Amino acid sequence: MKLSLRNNVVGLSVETPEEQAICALLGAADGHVFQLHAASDRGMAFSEIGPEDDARRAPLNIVHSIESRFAPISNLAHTPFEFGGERYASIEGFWQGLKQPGPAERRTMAKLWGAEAKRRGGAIDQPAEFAYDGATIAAGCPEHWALMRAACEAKFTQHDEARIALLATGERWLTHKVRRDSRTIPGAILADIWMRIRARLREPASAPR
Ligand SMILES: Nc1nc(O)c(N)c(N[C@@H]2O[C@H](COP(=O)(O)O)[C@@H](O)[C@H]2O)n1
Repeated sequence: MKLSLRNNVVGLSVETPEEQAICALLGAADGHVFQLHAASDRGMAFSEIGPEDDARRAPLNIVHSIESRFAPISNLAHTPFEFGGERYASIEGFWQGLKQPGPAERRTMAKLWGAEAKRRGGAIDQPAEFAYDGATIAAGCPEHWALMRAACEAKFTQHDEARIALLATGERWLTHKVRRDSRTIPGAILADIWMRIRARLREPASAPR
């Protein structure tokens, strides 16, 4: 193995078939970040930290159009779950349904996901307050956000793909920056909900159902 150092780049070039085999194995870690351990002038070791975005904890903006492995985290994703005795096709179907006055209209919204759920809900004026489970809740207040949090907890507990996608974000800072931030649930609140759920899902006691 030949070792070189030029312009802060450590270069290694293989010389034996064994080294070539190791080099081929390392191909799987192309683009990953490694930590250098150089305790002596006789040799060194590199330990793998992980893919660059994970290692740098690059922020991840969770929106419907995100790369497919993270897409189930989005509120718009089709991630059926049950909450409060009702079935919902997506978080968006739940959230937009809260704008509706009656159970029948909420049931209709509950079946929707994706852009349609967002569009149909966007066409409804947000009432200043609404009824849910016998309580009157002011729109955009912490009680309204608590409903979002509880529904998201139900989704990530029940929907395997969504939970796996959320856990796959590792330690990355999540954001929810869209063209026009919601007046009832700011993106920062939503991102905080996801990160808190992620932390809880990592706790050993919260095994999936
Ligand atoms: N443009 C856009 N892309 C996404 O991927 C989104 N998730 C959203 N926003 C969602 O809309 C809900 C808030 O809607 P209201 O302001 O209450 O009408 C919330 O679920 C956001 O995630 N927008």
